[in-house]
Amino acid sequence: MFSSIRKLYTLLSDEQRRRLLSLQALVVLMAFAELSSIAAIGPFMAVVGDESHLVDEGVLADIYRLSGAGDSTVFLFWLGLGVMGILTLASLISIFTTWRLSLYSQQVGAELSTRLFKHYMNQDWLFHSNGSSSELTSKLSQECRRISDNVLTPLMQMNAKIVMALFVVIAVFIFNPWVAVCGLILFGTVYWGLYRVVRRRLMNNDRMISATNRLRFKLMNEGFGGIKDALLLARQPEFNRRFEQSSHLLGRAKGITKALSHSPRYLMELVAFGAVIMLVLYLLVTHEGHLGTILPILSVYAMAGFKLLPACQQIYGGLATVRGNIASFNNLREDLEASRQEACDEPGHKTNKWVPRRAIRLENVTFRYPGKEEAALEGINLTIPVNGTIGLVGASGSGKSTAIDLLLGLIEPEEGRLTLDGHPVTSARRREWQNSVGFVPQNIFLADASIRENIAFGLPAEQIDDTKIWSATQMAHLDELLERLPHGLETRVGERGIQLSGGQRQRIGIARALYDDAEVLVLDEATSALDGITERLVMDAIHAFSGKKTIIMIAHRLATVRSCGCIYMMDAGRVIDSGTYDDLVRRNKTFRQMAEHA
Ligand SMILES: Nc1ncnc2c1ncn2[C@@H]1O[C@H](COP(=O)(O)OP(=O)(O)OP(=O)(O)O)[C@@H](O)[C@H]1O
Repeated sequence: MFSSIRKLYTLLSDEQRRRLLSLQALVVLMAFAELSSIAAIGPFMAVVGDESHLVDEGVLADIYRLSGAGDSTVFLFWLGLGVMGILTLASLISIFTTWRLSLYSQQVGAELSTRLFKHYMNQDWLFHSNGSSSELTSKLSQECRRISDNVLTPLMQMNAKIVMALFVVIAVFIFNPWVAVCGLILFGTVYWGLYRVVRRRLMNNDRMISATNRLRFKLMNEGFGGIKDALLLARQPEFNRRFEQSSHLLGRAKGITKALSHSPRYLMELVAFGAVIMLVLYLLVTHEGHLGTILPILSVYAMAGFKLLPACQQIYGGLATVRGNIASFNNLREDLEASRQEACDEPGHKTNKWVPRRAIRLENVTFRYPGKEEAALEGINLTIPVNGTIGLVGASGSGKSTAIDLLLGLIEPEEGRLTLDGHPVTSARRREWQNSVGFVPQNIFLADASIRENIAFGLPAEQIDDTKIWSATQMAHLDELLERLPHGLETRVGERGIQLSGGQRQRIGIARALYDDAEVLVLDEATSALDGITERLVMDAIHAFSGKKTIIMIAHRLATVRSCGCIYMMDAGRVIDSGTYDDLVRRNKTFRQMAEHA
C-alpha cells in the first residue's frame, strides 16, 4: 500500500506537488495552533485550582501584577477570555486547513479524471475498438471518485493529523516522558493490532468493490443498450438478478470497509477512559493527593487526549479507508502514468485541410490487428481518383472496413503507406487529411440532443454554424424531412436516435459527414440496413455528389455500387479484382454470382 501511495505522489503534476508542499506549511501551523490551545488551558486551570499562583513567583504572577486587575476573579475572567481566544484562533486555523486539504484532494481527483478522460479520448481507434466503453466509464466515474474520496481525502486528513499528533506527543513527552511513552505504547499497540486483524479483510473488500463496480457498469451498458433484445428474449430477470447480486456484494464490501474504519472508536474510548483512571491514580500518588497541583496537569492531559483521540481515530480510519480502496488507484495506475507522460496534443486544434488533387492511394499496405497472427490486409493496392466514386465489395471479414480505417487514417499500416497525390500521409499531417474527409458508418451514433446538435456532433450549441447546417441538410436531402417536423432542426432525436427511422438516421449521418464541407466521403455499408426505397433516397443524396466529391463506399448490395467508376473486390485481406460493374460481371465468376444473388 505504501509503495502505491509513493507512486501516486510521483504521478501528480508539478503544479499539484507545489500546492501539496505549500499545504504542508498550513498543516504545521495547524499543529502549532492545536498545541497552543492545549498549553493554554494549563495556566488557567492552575489559577482556578490554586489562586496562590498569582502571588508566587512566576510568569502568571508577573502578568497578574502588570495587568493591574487588582481582583483575582476579574483577572481569572480575562484569563479565561484569553484562553477562549486562543482556542477560537486554533479552531479557525484548523477549520481553514481542513477546508484547504479537502479542496485540494477533490481538485486533484477532478484533475486526474480530466487527465484520464483526455488520455482516453486521444487514444487511437485501435485502442477503442479493442476496449470496452463501459470499463472506461466505470474507471472515470467510479474509480476516479474512489481515488479522490477514499484515497486522497483520507491521506490529506491523515497527513494533518499525523503532524498534529506528533507535535502533541512531543509536547507531552517534554512535559512528562513516562506518560508520553506509556500512552504511545498503549494506543499504538491497540491500533496496530486492530489494523493487522482487519487488513486482509480490507484488501479483499477493496478488490470486491472494484470488480462489482465494473460488473454493474457492464450490466447497465448491456441492459439499456440492448433493451430491445432483452425485452424480446425476456432476459430482464437475468440482468436484474446479476445486477442485484453485484449491488449486494458491493454494498456489503463498502459497508464492511466503513464499519471497520469507524468501529474501533468505541473500543478506543474504553481504553482511553481506563488510561485516564490510571493517570488520575498515578497523579494522586505522585502528588500526594494534592488536587490543586493535579488539576492543571490533568486538564493539560485531558486536553491532549481530547485532541489526540479523534486524531488517532482519523489516522486509523484513514489508513483503513485507503487500504480498502487503493485498488482503485492500482486499476488506473498505468493509464495515469501514460497520461502524465504524453503531451496532450489536442487533435481538434488544427483546422487546415489537405485536399488531394489527383488521387488517394493505399500502396502495398499490410495490416495486422494486435495479438493476431493473420494479417487483416496483405499487400493491398487501391487507387481512388479524386472526384471519382469507387466501391469496395467482398465477403464478410475480407478486410473492407480495415481498408477504410486505413484510408481514414484511423489506423496505421504495418507495411506500405497511404498517399495523397504521391505524398505520404504522415502522423504530422494526418489531422489535415482527416479534416477533408467525411465518414458515414453503418450505425450512426446519435446523441440524445437536437438534430442540429447531432449534425454538428460534439460542438457546443453556441459554436454551431447554421449556414453550414443548412447546406449539409440540403446536400443530405434532409430538408424535406425537417420541414415536416414541428420543431425542425431543434427536434430531439432520443437516445441513439430512437425516435427516428433508419433512413432519417443515415441522412443525419451524411449531413454530419458533410457539415465541415468534406471533399472525400467514405461510407461503410451506410445503406445496408435500409429498405430498398429508403436506400434509394439515401443513395440519391450520395449520387448528387458524383463528379463533385470523391466517394468511397463499402456495400454488400451490388446494386448500390453499380454506378461506381471502379469496384475493388476483396477476399481474405487482398484485392482480387477491380474494374467497372460491367467489366467484373463479364470476367469475374464470383462477382457474377454475387450479382445474380443480389
Ligand atoms: N478490432 C479488431 N481487432 C481484431 N481483429 C479485428 C478487428 N476488426 C476486425 N478484425 C479482423 O480483421 C479481419 C477483417 O475484418 P473487417 O472488419 O475489415 O472485414 P469486412 O470485410 O469489413 O467485414 P464485414 O463485411 O463483415 O464488415 C477479420 O478477420 C476480423 O475478424
